[in-house]
Amino acid sequence: MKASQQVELFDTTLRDGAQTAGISFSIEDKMRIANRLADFGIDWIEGGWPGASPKDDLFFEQVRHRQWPNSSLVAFGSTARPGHAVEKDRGLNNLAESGADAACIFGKSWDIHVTKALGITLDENLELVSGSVAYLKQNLGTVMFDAEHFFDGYQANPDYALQVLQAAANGGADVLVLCDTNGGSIPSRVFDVVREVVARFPDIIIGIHAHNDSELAVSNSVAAVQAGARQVQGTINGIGERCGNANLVSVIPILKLKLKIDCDVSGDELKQLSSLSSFVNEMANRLPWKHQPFIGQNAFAHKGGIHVSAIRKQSSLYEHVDPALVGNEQRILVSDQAGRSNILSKMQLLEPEAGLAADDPGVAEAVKRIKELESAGYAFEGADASFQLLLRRAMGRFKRHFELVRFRVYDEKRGHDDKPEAEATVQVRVGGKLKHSAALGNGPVNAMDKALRAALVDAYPNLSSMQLSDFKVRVLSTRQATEAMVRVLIESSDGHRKWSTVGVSTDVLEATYRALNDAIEYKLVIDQVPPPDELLD
Ligand SMILES: CC(=O)SCCNC(=O)CCNC(=O)[C@H](O)C(C)(C)COP(=O)(O)OP(=O)(O)OC[C@H]1O[C@@H](n2cnc3c(N)ncnc32)[C@H](O)[C@@H]1OP(=O)(O)O
Ligand SMILES: CC(=O)C(=O)O
Repeated sequence: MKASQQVELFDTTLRDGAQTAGISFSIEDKMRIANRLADFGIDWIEGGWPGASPKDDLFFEQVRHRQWPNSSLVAFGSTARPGHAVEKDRGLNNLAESGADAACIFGKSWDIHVTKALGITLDENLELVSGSVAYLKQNLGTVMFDAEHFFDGYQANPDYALQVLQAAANGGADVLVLCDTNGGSIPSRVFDVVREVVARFPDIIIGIHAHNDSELAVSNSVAAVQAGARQVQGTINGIGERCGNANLVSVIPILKLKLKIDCDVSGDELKQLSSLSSFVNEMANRLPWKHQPFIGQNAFAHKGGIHVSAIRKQSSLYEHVDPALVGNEQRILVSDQAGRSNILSKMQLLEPEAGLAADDPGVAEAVKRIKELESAGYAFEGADASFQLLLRRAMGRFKRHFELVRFRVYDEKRGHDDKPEAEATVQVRVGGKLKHSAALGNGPVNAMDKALRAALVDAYPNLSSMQLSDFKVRVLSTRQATEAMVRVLIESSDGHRKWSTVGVSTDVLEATYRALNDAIEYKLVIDQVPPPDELLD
């Protein structure tokens, strides 16, 4: 630990995180995550348990070539197997030979675990702990001791739990890590126990390793630091055995931004927090948690009109930290919870040149229209392009580029194994001229999309670059059971931009048409294609 540093960060994403149900990192994933953690400024990176699996052995082999100026590699393992002389214990020797900069071994500190799980006497366990730490200290250098189940052990038999820490200290442990292995402790208790341990071992770094079974792992870690702990163990996104570990993505900004505790992550590195979290989610093949504190997509998303009105005056009125400090950003949502402030903020973001004022009658009209449409099943949160068109309509700044005369869609399937075929015909009027087209598609939506754009492409050649890139249908429950509403969300692209539109109807094809209509109108608006004179909306 550097002299100026108050708390060191120990990441166990690659060890305890790899114990998460449903997560299996490849060696390449582990290498990439380890390098990302080192770039981020994590002090200790626990890579796995050498000797426990061929994957971890290969990882430790490959990571020998690391170039991490500010991070150290830790090999995890246990105290020696009972009955083995420590120097002959394969597990300890695997750690000593792993090429890691430090070892972190767990040992029993709850008396019942000693007698039941290990089947040895309490004194034999003390010898196992001190002997194992001392052997690694001689053969590797830095040794941390994870006192497994420390808080439960301290509750059951405080004298013995402390004797175990003393045995590790006698063996030369550099860090004594108090583990809330079952995740059942609460912050006030953690604070009190850590304070007592810190007072008893003033010359050794005390660490905390908290599990999240009571949804308190972050709080317990913070309480431990407030009581004097100087190492926090955790994982990126809180992955880990059962309900996971303390989430470093929350712990780090709490330490830095709220407690103003120095840890080896700079302000610039902290701005990478959101991207680090996404990266680990990608490697773990997990969907991001949109509401994740600090870095989630919704962590600084404001929906209520009252909130948006206030943050327009000062962001901190509804934001506990500046989102930019953790690499996140403020979002303003538009929905039936919106007021004029939401509309203004969103419009200023999307069309800064529009120069709207709060008292513009178009803004009040847009709020009214949004509330009506959202109660009819529309959702504008994920459909910025439809939202922009709605605003333009409300403010009398929209002219249609085309008018639908009719569409017809057939879907035919002949026999169980036959591939269905869809055909759409579309008639539109553009500037007084009728245009007619037909198209086949791999489904009715595809056929309608192709036919509509084919009918318009002569008048508007820029539509040829446009494609439908995503299509989602959601059935909405309505009060009239016989009349299920359908919401269609479409994402379109023209190679360098993407935009989303929404349509709602009791008929899926009509809802699709509405979303497609907005998608095409939006493309013509952003390309600044003038509409024909005689079509006004
Ligand atoms: C709290 C934690 O998260 S600890 C880390 C948990 N992580 C893992 O277990 C993941 C990796 N583990 C593994 O790959 C395997 O369990 C191995 C390779 C380590 C061991 O595998 P095996 O030899 O087949 O043993 P198995 O897993 O069945 O049982 C664990 C053994 O370790 C013993 N053990 C448990 N804790 C300790 C300890 N602190 N010190 C020494 N031995 C211990 C157990 O008593 C048991 O021994 P026994 O079979 O004689 O009763
Ligand atoms: C060591 C560890 O992972 C625990 O006690 O939870």
